[in-house]
Amino acid sequence: MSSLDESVTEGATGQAAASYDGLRLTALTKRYPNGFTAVRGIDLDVPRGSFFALLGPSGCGKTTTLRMVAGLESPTSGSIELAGNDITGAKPYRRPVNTVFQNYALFPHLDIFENVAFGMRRRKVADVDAKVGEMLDLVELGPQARKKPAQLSGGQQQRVALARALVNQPEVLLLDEPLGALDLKLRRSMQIELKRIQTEVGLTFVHVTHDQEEAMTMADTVAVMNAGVIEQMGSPAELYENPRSTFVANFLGQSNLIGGSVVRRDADVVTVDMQGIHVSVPAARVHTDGDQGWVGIRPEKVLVGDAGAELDAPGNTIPGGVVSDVSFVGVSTQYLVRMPWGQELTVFAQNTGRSKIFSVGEQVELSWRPEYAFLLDRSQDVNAGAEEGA
Ligand SMILES: Nc1ncnc2c1ncn2[C@@H]1O[C@H](COP(=O)(O)OP(=O)(O)OP(=O)(O)O)[C@@H](O)[C@H]1O
Repeated sequence: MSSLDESVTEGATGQAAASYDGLRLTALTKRYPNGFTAVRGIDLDVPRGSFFALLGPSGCGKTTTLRMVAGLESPTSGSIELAGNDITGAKPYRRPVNTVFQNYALFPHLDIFENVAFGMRRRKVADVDAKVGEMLDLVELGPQARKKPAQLSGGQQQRVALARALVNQPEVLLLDEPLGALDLKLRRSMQIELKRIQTEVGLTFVHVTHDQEEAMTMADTVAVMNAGVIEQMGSPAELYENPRSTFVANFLGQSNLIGGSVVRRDADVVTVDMQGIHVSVPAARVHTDGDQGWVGIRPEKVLVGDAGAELDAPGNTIPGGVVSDVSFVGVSTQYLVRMPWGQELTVFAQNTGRSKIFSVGEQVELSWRPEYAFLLDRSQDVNAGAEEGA
């Protein structure tokens, strides 16, 4: 805790009053000397003890944000507060923050045990051996303690880096694409492992990634970042089910976005004329005040049936489709269906073995429950985030 106290003196104001016990970024901005603004006034509250993911495409400003929190980059304006202390101007080593990078940077000549002990030995901390032993048990590397880094797999080396960071008991652990160098299978198992470790130690983890599946698997809260701003923040389910922008709708999973105009607004439902068909959207999922919008529906929420089948009344029924592509991908069949207005919609049908599989050229109708639809601002780019998220 002493490092935290020092950081208060270091920080300009140290406003401990009305404090927030997590990590708080206020109007945080970074403009690089070449004039490029990488982070544009972001406000972010990361609850203490949460597993928080900062998710966005390459170049959106995630690493810059993380480096400002770590003290490796100084903000152009705005503030960083941690557990009630202003650390905006604190030196990196005075912040109760540790970072795990993609390249774990272990000391090759030291064994695993000494790699984890290194910082504590230098600071002459008491009980180093017990603390290191405890950490190696946590990351399940106790039996490997006397091996050199080169004798371990990539995933094991990453766990050593994690143990080395956690042994300092930081207030916040920053993870910058820590699994980026691992192959897919190892990544998946490390994601589950990291989540277990975070639950066990109960520290705040801030994980930076461009991989939406990784963010959604691990984090309890995800902030989606795009071009230096936070587009939306929430639980993975909230972001997925109720995206507020075309970028989030396309970057997290896939969405069908269909142009329409609002014809009626009731207290809890909005009616939209979508290419001549009236569809309902719950008011809580309407994210535009304008008359024009994009009706959004996720591909797995759309049912496909024979023309005239009245699939799921009183759903939103969209007749007149023609199957233009069929891909069998094991768990589901993925259709492209060309609609009368020329647009192709994507439909994912679970392979339950109980529903008909359609062929290219067949006439179909589509249907979805109104509660699954959302409505976005028509002025937004309908393809925003689609390339990066794919
Ligand atoms: N020192 C610098 N000077 C000028 N521009 C920079 C500097 N560092 C980064 N940038 C630019 O700022 C933007 C954000 O970079 P940042 O590394 O924060 O993005 P990121 O979201 O972490 O991306 P990635 O996942 O590729 O690391 C990029 O366009 C990058 O080119």
